Amino acid sequence: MLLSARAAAPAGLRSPASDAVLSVRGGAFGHGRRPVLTGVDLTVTPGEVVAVRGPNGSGKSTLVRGLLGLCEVHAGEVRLFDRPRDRFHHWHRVGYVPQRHTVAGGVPVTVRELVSTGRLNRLRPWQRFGEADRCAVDCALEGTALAGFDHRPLAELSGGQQRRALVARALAGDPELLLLDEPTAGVDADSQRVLAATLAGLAGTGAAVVVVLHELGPLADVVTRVVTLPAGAGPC
Ligand SMILES: Nc1ncnc2c1ncn2[C@@H]1O[C@H](COP(=O)(O)OP(=O)(O)OP(=O)(O)O)[C@@H](O)[C@H]1O
Repeated sequence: MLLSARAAAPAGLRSPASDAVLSVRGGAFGHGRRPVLTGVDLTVTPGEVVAVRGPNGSGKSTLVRGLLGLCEVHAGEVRLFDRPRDRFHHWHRVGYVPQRHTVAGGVPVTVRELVSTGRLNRLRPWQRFGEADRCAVDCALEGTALAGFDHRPLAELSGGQQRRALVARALAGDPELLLLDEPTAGVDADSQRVLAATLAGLAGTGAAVVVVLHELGPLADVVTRVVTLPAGAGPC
C-alpha cells in the first residue's frame, strides 16, 4: 500500500525535507513478522497539525507507533528532527499519548503529580523542579480543561478526565513534536474545544502535531492536513 500523505499538503506548508520534524520514506510497519502498513511516505513540518484517519484496524496506531519505533519497522527510514530515529536521542523534544493507557488504581498519584512527570525529560540531572516547570504544568492543566483538578487523586477521575490528564502530561514537556493517538476518545465537546485551542497554540509556536482521530470534531479548524488510511490495510 502506498500512503502518499505528502501529496495532500497545502502548498504553503511545504518545505524542504531538511526542515522536517518527522519524515519517513518507504516505511513498512507491523507487529512481529506481520507488516500492517507498507509504502509509507510522510513528511511533517513545523507548525503542521496532521490528522490520521481511517477505519478500525486500518493501522493508525501502528503508524504512530512505528514512527516512534514502538512496533516492528520492516522497511524504510524514519527521521526525527533530521536524524535517523535509531540515532535520535533528544526524546525530550517529543511527546506521545498512546491510545491505550491504564492508570493503575493502586498508585496514589494526584493529577498534578502525573502531569509533572511530563517535565522530567526537560530537567537536567539533579536540577530542581522550578517555577518554569510549575508554570508549564499549570498551562498543560489549563490546556486540557483540568485546572482545578490538580490535587485530585488521578484514580478518582473519570475515564475522559484521565485521558485529558495524559494529554496534559505530554503537553507539560513542551514538545516540539507531539503524537496523540485518539486524544478525544471519551472526551466531552467542551473539553475537545479547549484541547483544539491548545493544539492550535502549540502549532503556532512551530511545534508539529500528528493526531489520530476518528472524527475531526472541534479539531477540524486546527488540522492542516488529513492523512486517510484505507480500510483493510491489514497484513501485506
Ligand atoms: N500488538 C499487536 N500485535 C499483533 N497485531 C496487532 C497488534 N496491534 C495491532 N495489531 C493489528 O494491526 C492492525 C492495525 O491495528 P491498529 O491498532 O494500528 O489499527 P487502528 O487503525 O489504530 O484501529 P482503531 O481505529 O480500532 O484504533 C489490526 O489488524 C490489528 O489486529
